[in-house]
Amino acid sequence: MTDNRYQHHFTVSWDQLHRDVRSLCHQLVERDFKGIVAITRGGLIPAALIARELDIRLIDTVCIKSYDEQAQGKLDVMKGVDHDGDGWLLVDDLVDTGKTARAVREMLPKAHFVTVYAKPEGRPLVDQYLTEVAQDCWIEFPWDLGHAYVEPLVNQIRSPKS
Ligand SMILES: O=P(O)(O)OC[C@H]1O[C@H](OP(=O)(O)OP(=O)(O)O)[C@H](O)[C@@H]1O
Ligand code: HPA
Ligand SMILES: [Mg+2]
Repeated sequence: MTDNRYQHHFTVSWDQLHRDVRSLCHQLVERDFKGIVAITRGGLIPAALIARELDIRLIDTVCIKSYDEQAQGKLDVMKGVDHDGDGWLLVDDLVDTGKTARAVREMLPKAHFVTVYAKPEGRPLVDQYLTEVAQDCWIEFPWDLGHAYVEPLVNQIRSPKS
């Protein structure tokens, strides 16, 4: 399902994501964290990469969902944690409207909250992020994409298949 709030697409490859997470880690490497809390599911992959770079073995999750493809729905919190986040690194792939971030911040007010990508509306809710993306841009993550054959241009123009 598409949403007309999003006029543009920003496609992130696995390589790009890995490079971006490593760049974010350069900003975190001097700090000590008790562990990581990943916001599922999008936060799981950056969390795993960050854990490797910062040598963190203790990883917990907050399980929360708000989107069905591009359609934002009611926030559904399936699992929280039993602490206030003091000394913990909280990780998500991105912050968009900030609805998810606001709910998780309330659960873990003392955590250090980072995302790889941030849009302007949600940006004030995180402590650190790597790359800002326009509010009307939908970020396509590599785990949602696949490779597909593309017909040569000349065939598309001269004998298009309906
Ligand atoms: O700032 P917001 O407008 O709240 O949007 C950001 C959240 O939306 C996405 O999660 P989603 O709910 O799609 O679940 P997923 O991580 O399982 O894909 C993304 O991973 C963030 O957690
Ligand atoms: O731009 C986005 N991309 C992927 N998932 C998302 N969830 C909220 N915004 C986005
Ligand atoms: Mg998410």
